Amino acid sequence: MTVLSVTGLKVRYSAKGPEILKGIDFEVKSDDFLAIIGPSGAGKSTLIRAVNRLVEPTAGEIILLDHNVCDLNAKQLRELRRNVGMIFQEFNLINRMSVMDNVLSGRLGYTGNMRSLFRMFPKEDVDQALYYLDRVGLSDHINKRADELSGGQRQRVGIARALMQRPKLLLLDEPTSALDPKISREVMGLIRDIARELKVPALCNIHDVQLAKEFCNRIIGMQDGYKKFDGATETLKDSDLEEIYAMEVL
Ligand SMILES: Nc1ncnc2c1ncn2[C@@H]1O[C@H](COP(=O)(O)OP(=O)(O)OP(=O)(O)O)[C@@H](O)[C@H]1O
Repeated sequence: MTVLSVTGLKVRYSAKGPEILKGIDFEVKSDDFLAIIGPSGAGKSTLIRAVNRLVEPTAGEIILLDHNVCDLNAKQLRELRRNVGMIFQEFNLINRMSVMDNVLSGRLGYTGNMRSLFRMFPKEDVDQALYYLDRVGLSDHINKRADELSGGQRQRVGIARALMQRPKLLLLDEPTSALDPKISREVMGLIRDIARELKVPALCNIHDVQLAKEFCNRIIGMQDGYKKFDGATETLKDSDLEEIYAMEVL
């Protein structure tokens, strides 16, 4: 099943600025863990963010969960975004809040105004948060402040928070680039395993080709706003990588 279908996607950050995405087509299927690789400045992060219009496309069509994203009004877009869990490079946690509250904040888009004002969450949300915190290995840290955790632990909070949305798609923007290689592997493995368990597809911008090859079933290679490769991971050849990274000054 196709969860996301993107056609002819173009992005410019300003009317007179350069075109950053120059007509990108791709699809995400329900069992994909899809990596977007490419040199710095290729437009990987812009692509991830354009999917749910954190960055406004200038042309093209995005069909996400059967909705035409570019046609949605603000309210419809908010509703659609609830279905998309985002995990960021810099974790985006609230440092002074506890691990538990950071995870519960993933439900804020669903909780009524008064409830969210007083941070009152239904018992089922609390139970779910405890379940995901256990799943990501943080049961012993639920009452700590977020800023007391290591980078890897902080990203695990980010994962649990994204899962609280009961997402139908995960968008991961460089989820491991703030982490050392060993922790990066653990975090990628955890995301892959959970995505499989929950049957949630994931689209992941990642600059580390080795990690992409190790954990993702499909790879899109980008260069200078164009898609240069799109295929199963095992079909990515060294010559494809040379083409994708051709402009990189090493
Ligand atoms: N908010 C913005 N306003 C203007 N230009 C931007 C903005 N964000 C990104 N860009 C430009 O768009 C281009 C692509 O950036 P993007 O972050 O999408 O690339 P990337 O492939 O993710 O790179 P990296 O691996 O270095 O993060 C770059 O030239 C960047 O300077």
